[in-house]
Amino acid sequence: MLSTSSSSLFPLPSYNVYSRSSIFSGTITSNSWIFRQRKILCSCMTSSRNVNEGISPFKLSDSSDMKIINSIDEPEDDSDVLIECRDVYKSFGDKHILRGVSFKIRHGEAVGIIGPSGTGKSTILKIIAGLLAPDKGEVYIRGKKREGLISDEEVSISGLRIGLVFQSAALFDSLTVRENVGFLLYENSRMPDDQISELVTETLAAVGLKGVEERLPSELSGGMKKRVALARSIIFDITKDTVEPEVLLYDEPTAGLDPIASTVVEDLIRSVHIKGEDAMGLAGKVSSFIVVTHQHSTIERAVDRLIFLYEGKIVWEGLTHEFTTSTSPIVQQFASGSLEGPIKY
Ligand SMILES: Nc1ncnc2c1ncn2[C@@H]1O[C@H](COP(=O)(O)OP(=O)(O)OP(=O)(O)O)[C@@H](O)[C@H]1O
Repeated sequence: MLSTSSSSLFPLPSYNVYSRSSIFSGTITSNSWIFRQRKILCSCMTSSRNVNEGISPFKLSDSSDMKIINSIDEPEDDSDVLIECRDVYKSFGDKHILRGVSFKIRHGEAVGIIGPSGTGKSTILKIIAGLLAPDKGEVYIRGKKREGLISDEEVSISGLRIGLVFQSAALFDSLTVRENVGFLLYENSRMPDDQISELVTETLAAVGLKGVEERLPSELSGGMKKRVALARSIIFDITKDTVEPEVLLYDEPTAGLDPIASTVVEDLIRSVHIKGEDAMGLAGKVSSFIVVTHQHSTIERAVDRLIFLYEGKIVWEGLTHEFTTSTSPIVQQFASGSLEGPIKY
């Protein structure tokens, strides 16, 4: 179970640890599974630096067929870095999936990870989340190196809460939508049931779902399940008067959704970010987020900066608007979906 004590490194008298899970991968059939996964959740207090200041995004491989780039012109001040992957490697058997991936996620950032199928995008999210350990290389959470997988100790020391919304909605089959979305509030918060119920209804409305509270997951379409999972990842204990920043990792949140439902989800991802405004007109509480996506609309609408993974390495990084204008062959091929180019299938 997640520790509910405040961070000893960052004593925050008015900041309560929030033991809410947004990690749901695969089909969940028992509550013990979720309790194991809940270790991934933590609380954090972060600086309020504007990450766009000082960053000089760049076009990396515009002059060659496919140049592997491992350096970035970044600000010298790393005090706002929440997550850092440093030279991360991961293999599954003889499949070498990640081959030296390094990047930083700063407070306030909205980052997309793109790249061909099977190139390790979900794997890097799982490594960031602490569900998978890298074979080589390190993950730093607020400057502290993670040892092994996510642990209660990390939660209490780093004070950073990380949540994943996986490709599969992975709802509890036997619970209603209301119980799924409000699961951890019912379990851990001091909010009365009727207040949680009201909040669940509001959060569902924010993702475009009304009147589905009493349905079971089996009675929902795939897209509706995704939105329920998203609602579950963004519901907050509104009785707390302190901001509860966190990093959310979205693995293909709009895959399988129709274009309008995708827009709803993309806007929602923006709205719960600290630079956004939620459905109640309040500033969002998510400090930074990473979206793994194949959808152009999601790239354009939901993120500011892009990391392009190919064959286990970062081959291009830049601002979202640079993606469409890049002359990099690999970017152009990916953006156009052409069969001709450096990406081989
Ligand atoms: N637990 C695992 N055991 C064995 N192989 C794995 C495991 N997890 C991932 N892989 C393999 O690693 C590769 C990368 O998978 P990953 O899901 O990270 O790719 P991806 O870039 O997210 O792909 P997609 O865009 O299709 O979702 C794939 O070949 C996948 O089959």
